Amino acid sequence: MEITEKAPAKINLGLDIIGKRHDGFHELDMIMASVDLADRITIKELDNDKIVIKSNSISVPQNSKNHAYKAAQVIKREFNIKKGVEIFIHKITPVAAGLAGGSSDAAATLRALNTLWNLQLSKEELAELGEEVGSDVPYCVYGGVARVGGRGEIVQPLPNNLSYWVVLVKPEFGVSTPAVFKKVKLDSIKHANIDILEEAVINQNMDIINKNLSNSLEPITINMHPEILKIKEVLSEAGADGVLMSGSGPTVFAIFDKKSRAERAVNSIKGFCKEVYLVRNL
Ligand SMILES: C[C@](O)(CO)[C@H](O)COP(=O)(O)OP(=O)(O)OC[C@H]1O[C@@H](n2ccc(N)nc2=O)[C@H](O)[C@@H]1O
Ligand SMILES: Nc1ncnc2c1ncn2[C@@H]1O[C@H](COP(=O)(O)OP(=O)(O)OP(=O)(O)O)[C@@H](O)[C@H]1O
Repeated sequence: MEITEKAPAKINLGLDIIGKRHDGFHELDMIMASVDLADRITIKELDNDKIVIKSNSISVPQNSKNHAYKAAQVIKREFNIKKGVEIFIHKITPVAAGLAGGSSDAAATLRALNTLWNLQLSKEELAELGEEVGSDVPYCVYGGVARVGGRGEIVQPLPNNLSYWVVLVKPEFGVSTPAVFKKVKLDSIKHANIDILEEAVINQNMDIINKNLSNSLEPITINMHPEILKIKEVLSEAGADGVLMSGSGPTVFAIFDKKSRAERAVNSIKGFCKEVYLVRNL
């Protein structure tokens, strides 16, 4: 049997840092949303007990460091499964981009193995297993729009009735998430208003969402890579309804109500950046 699962990328419509935890992670408060840019994970059972990672991309580790490998390892351990799997990752989402590509691959692997081995685990149970793999994995198990707290393990799905276009601009460099979090200074954080964003999601008010897009990690990553600010400026001038850096960066996303306006912005930004995607929210 062969199972294929989509692994969509996410953007952070809001990311606030509440404080530092005793485990070294940061306590966050976020609004996350899936977009229609997705890797495809295909899983085949093997006769032996091995986990084998294959990919069309040389940018992802094809060994035990892969988030999908770790997800399979957690499930095999927890349910004492002696069978092996080959996991093929058809990579579309850019790597180390702030779009949770690896975490979404892990979540898709959890969903696929739940089906393959007929484990009948709920989303809550899969999300709990995903915590061990990475902070973004529990949200990626759910996808859609959600308010996410803790280090990423508290996921509250929100109504998903919004409809908008997203231009994603990925600069040529990647960003290390730990390196960005290391530079957080708790006394000088620019806080995001997550309550307002949640209310606007519930009321389907895109104007309020666009006006309140905010990410406490953005000034830190911009300080490391000022090119991000330039990309934001070009997208704003091109008529975006809202512009923000996603996660720890460096990808910048711009929101548009109409496809034609988004297409015009894609043309404007192409001179600055080669890697540009026009997608919908999911
Ligand atoms: C920036 C976000 O993408 C927002 O959605 C996530 O918080 C990052 O999630 P992720 O890449 O899955 O993060 P992990 O692989 O769990 O952690 C990478 C590193 O980021 C830092 N980290 C991550 C999450 C968190 N709540 N606090 C942290 O301080 C830690 O230094 C950790 O060692
Ligand atoms: N399946 C995978 N896809 C992409 N990267 C992976 C994968 N597994 C492990 N990695 C490693 O994880 C690191 C981060 O990659 P990823 O694309 O998940 O970053 P990201 O989009 O910034 O994640 P986040 O938004 O969750 O911080 C990379 O350096 C890569 O080597």
